[in-house]
Amino acid sequence: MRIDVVTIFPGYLAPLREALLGRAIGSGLLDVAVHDLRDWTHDVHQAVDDSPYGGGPGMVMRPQVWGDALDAVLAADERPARLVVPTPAGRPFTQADAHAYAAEERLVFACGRYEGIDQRVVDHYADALPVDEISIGDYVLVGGEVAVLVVVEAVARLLPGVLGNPRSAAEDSFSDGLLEGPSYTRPEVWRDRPVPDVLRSGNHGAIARWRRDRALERTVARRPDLLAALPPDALDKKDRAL
Ligand SMILES: COc1cc(COC(=O)c2cn[nH]c2)cc(-c2cccnc2)c1
Repeated sequence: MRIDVVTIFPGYLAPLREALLGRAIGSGLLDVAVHDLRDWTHDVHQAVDDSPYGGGPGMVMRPQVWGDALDAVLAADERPARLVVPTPAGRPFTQADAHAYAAEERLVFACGRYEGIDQRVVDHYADALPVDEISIGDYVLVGGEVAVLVVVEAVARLLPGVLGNPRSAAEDSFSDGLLEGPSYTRPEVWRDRPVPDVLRSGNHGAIARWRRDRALERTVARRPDLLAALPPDALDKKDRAL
């Protein structure tokens, strides 16, 4: 998979080259190119923003600069691409989106700053390729770069060969629509707190039941919205008895 990121702060994307993702890039599983939006400005001030039509606070990113940058980046590789624009006004990014993106040949991320990017940029490219305006959460960041780090990590860990243990991606939180329950490791007792006996019983049926019950309890307590979104047959009689 090829990933391109266009940003006025390329340095913000340096963490992509660390650790797990760094190894994925090194092993050729992932190809990441970061581009400085200012490379496509032509004025001495390298202006990427301007005042908003209709007035209002802040600045808006100029369409010409984004158009020149995205035309050049898209033309650099013939693989079909999906353009992803992180924004507070986007559709919520979910684990299902991470799986869908992991199947893409190429992702191009546009990092907005200021109050955002002139809407005509998204409208223009949506005529030529899939364009997703996505949100990683209901809060406002200063720029899209941090959101790109989040999305790229969520996607890259799903790529075959990136995670040491592929099973863990399959048993992710959300993989069965529920939150993951609690996990424990040695020592058996830590600051007078023991590991739940069932986990040391060797009774795999009881352990699976206990884990499912804890996942259901946690989902009910923290994310009732996920329960409501489950398909009707997702919960069996024992689940409902909980
Ligand atoms: C592309 O347009 C953007 C992008 C961003 C950065 O992304 C996020 O903040 C985000 C992404 N998921 N959740 C939050 C921020 C603004 C923005 C800033 C100030 C006022 N209004 C809008 C605009």
